[in-house]
Amino acid sequence: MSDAYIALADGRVLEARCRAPGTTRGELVFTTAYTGYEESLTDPSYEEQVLTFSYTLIGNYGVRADRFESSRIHPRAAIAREFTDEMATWFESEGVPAIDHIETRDLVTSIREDGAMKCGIAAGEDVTPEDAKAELAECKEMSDHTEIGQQVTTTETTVHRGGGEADVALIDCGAKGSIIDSLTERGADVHVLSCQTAAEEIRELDPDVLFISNGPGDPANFQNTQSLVEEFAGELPIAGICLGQQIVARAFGGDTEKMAFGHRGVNQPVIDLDTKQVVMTTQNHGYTVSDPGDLEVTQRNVNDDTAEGLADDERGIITRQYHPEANPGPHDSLGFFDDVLAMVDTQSAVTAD
Ligand SMILES: NC(=O)CC[C@H](N)C(=O)O
Repeated sequence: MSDAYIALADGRVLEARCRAPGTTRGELVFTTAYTGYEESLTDPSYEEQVLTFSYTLIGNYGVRADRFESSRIHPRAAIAREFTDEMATWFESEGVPAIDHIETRDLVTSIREDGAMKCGIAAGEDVTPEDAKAELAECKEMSDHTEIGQQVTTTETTVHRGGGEADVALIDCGAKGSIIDSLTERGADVHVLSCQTAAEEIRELDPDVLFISNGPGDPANFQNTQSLVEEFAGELPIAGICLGQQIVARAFGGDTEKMAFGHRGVNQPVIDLDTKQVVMTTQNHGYTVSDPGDLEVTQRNVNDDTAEGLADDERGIITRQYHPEANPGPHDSLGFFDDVLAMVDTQSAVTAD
């Protein structure tokens, strides 16, 4: 008898080994990243998902809190061919089920062929395949998690001081900590606000930039944040990362759609259509901008041509689908944050004229 099971939407129930007990459910996705497991597991964008690592051994360089992107693990559960004991202890301390000793190559192939799928997990003493199936039966479609933003956003406004060279209003839809760090390291003060913030609150703050963060789930479920972009378009420079790009595109009359299995990894090649330079990027998304609306597509994914960067120079809009904050890396695209803060200088120059 096994002490862990995963029930898949394709009807199969697979056996595994329990590394941290519990029963749970979520959208089964995979990442090909061979490093950065701490960053991935603490990335709020994985809320309501079950994360499979295609790399075989996870935990080989330990667990260190200074590499975390937020205060907790966000995927509902994690799967690897082998988790180290230190990883098992971490999962258990956070009450997040984890399973290993499973053929992850098979799981990843299924996701590639059938797309990200619902799953149910049961791990621990005395669990049965039926427990995993019962979890699967309760699993919702990602787009039905309509309150997902509220699950991960900040409950109070916090300020991170970087030297006062610019005030960035960061709308926290599930922001990675290294987005804040990337801005404060460049001299900006970052005001982290709830994704439910009212436009008046932003007016009172009088920021130099409106920045929409990454985050989990379907961008269509972030109506309040989208309305902030609509409200401040043309008035303030606006930047966005990942979910932020998707929300900004929707606010400018564009649209988003769900991808089959998404992009999750640390070696996604992106070409800048103007300079023709290709950079390697970290990615974690299951939706993509299918229509950029009034914005220009400035960068594309080399593998599948999806929109990786959007802009409108006139109105001061710049977004990325990938993660320029580069945690765990590569560092090729950190210049994005300089470009965002340069919009502040340009705008002050225009105002001074
Ligand atoms: N990392 C993100 O911001 C992810 C955006 C969105 N939830 C998606 O899956 O596409």
